[in-house]
Amino acid sequence: MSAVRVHRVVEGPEDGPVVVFGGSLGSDVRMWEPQVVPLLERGFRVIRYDTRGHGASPVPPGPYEIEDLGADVLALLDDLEVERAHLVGLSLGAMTGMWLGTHAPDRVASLVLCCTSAKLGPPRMWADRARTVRAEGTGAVAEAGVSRWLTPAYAERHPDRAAFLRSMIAGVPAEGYAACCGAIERMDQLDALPKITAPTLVIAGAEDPATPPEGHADLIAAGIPGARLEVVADAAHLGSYERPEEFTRLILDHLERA
Ligand SMILES: O=C(O)CC1=CCC(=O)O1
Repeated sequence: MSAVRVHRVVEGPEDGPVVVFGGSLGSDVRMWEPQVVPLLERGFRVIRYDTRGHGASPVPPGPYEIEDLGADVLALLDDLEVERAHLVGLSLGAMTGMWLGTHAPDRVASLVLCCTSAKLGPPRMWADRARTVRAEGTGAVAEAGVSRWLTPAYAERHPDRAAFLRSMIAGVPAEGYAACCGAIERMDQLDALPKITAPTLVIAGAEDPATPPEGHADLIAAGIPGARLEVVADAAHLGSYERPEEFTRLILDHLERA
């Protein structure tokens, strides 16, 4: 499939080092709002994009593969005349980042891989979820999605933010969400990790029920030469949103060293 022109929000100085943010399944560019101002204050050019099938990006008919999502980011970089960028991804956005790290190393200045996995099963779970979404819409998976994104304590303390994230998931087009489930179902990047040469930081949420540190972040960090692993306490799957200070500090520290 050819690349699509993804929706993007570009902020910051034209001559600043470029950081591209790619989000989770079920999210849109708003999930990165906690990170934007701190990065702009440090002089970065911040580019956020909606994954195909999400937010304001086009929704081509499925199936999608991770390589399609990677090709969309390469087209985004070409379009904006960016030769090399730091890539910060969470979950599906980081799966796309790993693919770019192995297939387009010249375009990747560094990688930050948050709350993600190089192989995320079981396949049947993804097929079942895609079927549910195609039959009933994304509203049918929004509550369960937020229960993976936030720790119960945070959701209880911030019902307004939990409701905002529920509406974010429910706003994703059903075909886009379902086709991305298929891409995750078929993805296996474990054997390719040693090919990544970009300086890489892996961040996991200690309470992440979707991609727990054990068996996911630890395998990525072990597979990528020189990668560093940080586990953030009291963070579930959408760790950058639930623990913005900790995630942003780690991200900035990595970007400024890379
Ligand atoms: O919704 C989930 O199960 C968590 C998740 C897996 C890949 C992704 O982007 O989000």
